Amino acid sequence: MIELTDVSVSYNDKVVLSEVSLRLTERRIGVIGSNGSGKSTFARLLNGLLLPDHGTVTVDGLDTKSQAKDVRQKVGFVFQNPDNQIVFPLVEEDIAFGMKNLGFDKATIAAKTEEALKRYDLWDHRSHAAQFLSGGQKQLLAISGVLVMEPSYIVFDEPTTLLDLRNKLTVTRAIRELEQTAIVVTHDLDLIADFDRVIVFANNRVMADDVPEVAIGKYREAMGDV
Ligand SMILES: Nc1ncnc2c1ncn2[C@@H]1O[C@H](COP(=O)(O)OP(=O)(O)OP(=O)(O)O)[C@@H](O)[C@H]1O
Repeated sequence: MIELTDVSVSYNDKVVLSEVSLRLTERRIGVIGSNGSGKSTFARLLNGLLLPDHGTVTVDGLDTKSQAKDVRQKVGFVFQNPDNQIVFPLVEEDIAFGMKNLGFDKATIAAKTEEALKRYDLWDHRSHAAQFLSGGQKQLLAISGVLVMEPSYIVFDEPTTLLDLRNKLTVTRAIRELEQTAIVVTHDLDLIADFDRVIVFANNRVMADDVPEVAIGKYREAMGDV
């Protein structure tokens, strides 16, 4: 379980999250809210990319402040723009990178690379340049690169924003089929419509936290979409 207790974050004295306490136990959790409401900030807290100014964030009891390395292994993070995540020129090199860092042996890296690339129809592209993949394929490669490290939780920051409808559907399906707990920050209300829980951020706080139908309804109402 990921747990936030009285978490506050400010950037240069500007409060972005104020006294947020949440226990994330469901398998599919959507996070929505207006621009600048603190969603990405919240996401970055979950794997210790960002540390709270006040309060604590724990992952299966591990504190993101004092046990950052263990937390990073438990919580994978998929960035909005896969270009920020893809670091090696070739597809198969890129996917192997995280596993090498974790000290996986060669045979395991090869087996897991093959499995992940086949899962997302990227196997035929394994020796191609990652930069020439389509936007959706890049996003799937970024997801694969996180999945092979076997995190227990995966945080997605706006995973479908840059995608056309076909790729959006592919990534939506990929997230739906994950065995791991997924926490998805998004403006794409279709993506989270069948999730277990949706958290809505507004004015530095959680404005609603409910099943999708109710939480999305409150969000629409707050945005004047009634
Ligand atoms: N590194 C930073 N330094 C200063 N201010 C920041 C920084 N990162 C975010 N902010 C500010 O904090 C607020 C919350 O940003 P955040 O990215 O968490 O919002 P968001 O809900 O993800 O927004 P969006 O939907 O537009 O992506 C914004 O006002 C933003 O300008």
